[in-house]
Amino acid sequence: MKVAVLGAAGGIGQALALLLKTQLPAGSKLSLYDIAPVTPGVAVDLSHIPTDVEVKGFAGEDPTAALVDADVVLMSAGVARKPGMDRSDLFNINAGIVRNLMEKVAVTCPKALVGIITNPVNTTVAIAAEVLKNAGVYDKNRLFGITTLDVIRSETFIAELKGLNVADVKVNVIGGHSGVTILPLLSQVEGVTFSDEEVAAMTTRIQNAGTEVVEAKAGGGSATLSMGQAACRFGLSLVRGLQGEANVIECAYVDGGSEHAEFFAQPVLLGKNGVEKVLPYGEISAFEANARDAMLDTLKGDIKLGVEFVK
Ligand SMILES: NC(=O)C1=CN([C@@H]2O[C@H](COP(=O)(O)OP(=O)(O)OC[C@H]3O[C@@H](n4cnc5c(N)ncnc54)[C@H](O)[C@@H]3O)[C@@H](O)[C@H]2O)C=CC1
Ligand SMILES: O=C([O-])CC(=O)C(=O)O
Repeated sequence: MKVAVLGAAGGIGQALALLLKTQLPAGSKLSLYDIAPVTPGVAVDLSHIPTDVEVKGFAGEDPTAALVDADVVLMSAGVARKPGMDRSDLFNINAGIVRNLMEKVAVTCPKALVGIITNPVNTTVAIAAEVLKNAGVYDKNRLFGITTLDVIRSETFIAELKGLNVADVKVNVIGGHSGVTILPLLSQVEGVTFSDEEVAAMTTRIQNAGTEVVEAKAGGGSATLSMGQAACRFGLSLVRGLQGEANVIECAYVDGGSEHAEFFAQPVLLGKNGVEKVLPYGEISAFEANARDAMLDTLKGDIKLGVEFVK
């Protein structure tokens, strides 16, 4: 199994690479790429950790060498938010970065499962899809926007509020990955009930959690360590699916035939070809149904921006 990380010298990339070096199955290969010249050094550094995962690092303008034979590509290349910015403010720079990298993915490893971390995810995933379509290699089951950070935040905050063991908390987060498009399905969390006030406050906290980190870092970037963990969880789930493990389920932002939008985050069953099955997100409350319907114009606008960028 070969996993490539694009943007590997960045805050997320380095955390993710460390976690993958220590958690990928024995015999795996980890391929690190970034335009930053330090990247081969990051790989040398990691290579001193005694696990059976071979690490190689590549820097420069061309990611091709890192992508050869990749089974999974995790992309965090791009710029991150500073206080006062919205994720959509990253579009101008990150759209071109994602398009250019996806053009290389389309040529070099068109069968790889690709997980996009680079913001704004609602839009960059649409860009990635258009690039793959233009190259004639688009398979909707192999492209994912990684929304796992919204899931792990929800698990953490709910466990804290309700005094639960966080390992027991499972929550679906549907929609997209910015502001009102992030919708945690609190009504489905087993073994707890929330008052209306708690639902409103918890939903807002989860939707604004990225901004919470951006403000706390005070100009030093956005979530990197928690995102490294989230991307590692998601990447390992992709690998487990590829290896034929049963019942590997994650929420992700996919082109899954949703009635709501062309791309929509919901639970998916992962398998040897990526998405094995898009799963229904189940019964939701009236509050959640309203919030879902209210997000759709924003989400569809974000997607359209990506499609039009490539066209
Ligand atoms: N999906 C999600 O839940 C989350 C997404 N993000 C997003 O992830 C992205 C990365 O964030 P950080 O790692 O904190 O940023 P960072 O600035 O620490 O790292 C980004 C890396 O990308 C590299 N890079 C830039 N252009 C490149 C190119 N053309 N090819 C290869 N590498 C390139 C830079 O050299 C840098 O090392 C941002 O867009 C951020 O908004 C951040 C947190 C959560
Ligand atoms: O908020 C940001 O800019 C980074 C991000 O996507 C998150 O932390 O969820």
